[in-house]
Amino acid sequence: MAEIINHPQLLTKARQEIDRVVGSDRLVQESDAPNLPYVQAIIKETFRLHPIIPMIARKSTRECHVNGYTIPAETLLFVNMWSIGRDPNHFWPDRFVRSEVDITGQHFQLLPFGSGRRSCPGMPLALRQLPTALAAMIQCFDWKVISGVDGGDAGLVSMDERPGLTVPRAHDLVCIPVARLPNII
Ligand code: HEM
Repeated sequence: MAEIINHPQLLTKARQEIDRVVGSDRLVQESDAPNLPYVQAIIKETFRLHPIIPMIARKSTRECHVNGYTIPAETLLFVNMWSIGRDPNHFWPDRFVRSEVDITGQHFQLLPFGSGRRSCPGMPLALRQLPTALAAMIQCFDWKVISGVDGGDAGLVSMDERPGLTVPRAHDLVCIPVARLPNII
């Protein structure tokens, strides 16, 4: 939400998609998700730049060799997903619109739910819920920024992060939802 509030042209593009697929007489629902590729691309781009869990941890059970490095047995390893997702570091969901990159753990450049047998068991639930929740917020409301409340510049919300297990925002996202579809809310 914060990224698309700061990039109104992306919000407009997602809203045009939702208005085209869903219309303005009913609320977006789970079954609409496969028909909302741009909303899905926003979610992927958010996972890339703002992974909820920034580091994936593993322990080597035996010595192994990767790219000329020797990793001894019993070594705690951290895969820094936050850092991998920072190049390039500008928010541009279109990069995922026709991309084959998937987020279920097969493509190692984007692992928001980890990978392998210890990957996130909540992934199917999250991937069902997220597109509908995000699309409903875009479909039903305009989002008005209150300048200066969260440390952001005029008209923008701050994107500062603070350290933590889940990369929390440094400032709460504070904005005013303005209803835009009186027929359904
Ligand atoms: C957007 C939502 C979510 C994201 C991005 C996320 C991400 C992750 C990541 C990166 C891991 C570590 C995976 C690994 O080490 O390979 C993980 C583990 C886990 N997640 Fe999630 N998660 C999400 C939602 C959920 C939900 C909704 C649930 C439960 C209903 C859940 C339950 C768990 C559990 C139990 C583990 C530990 C699995 C294990 O160690 O075997 N997660 N999650």
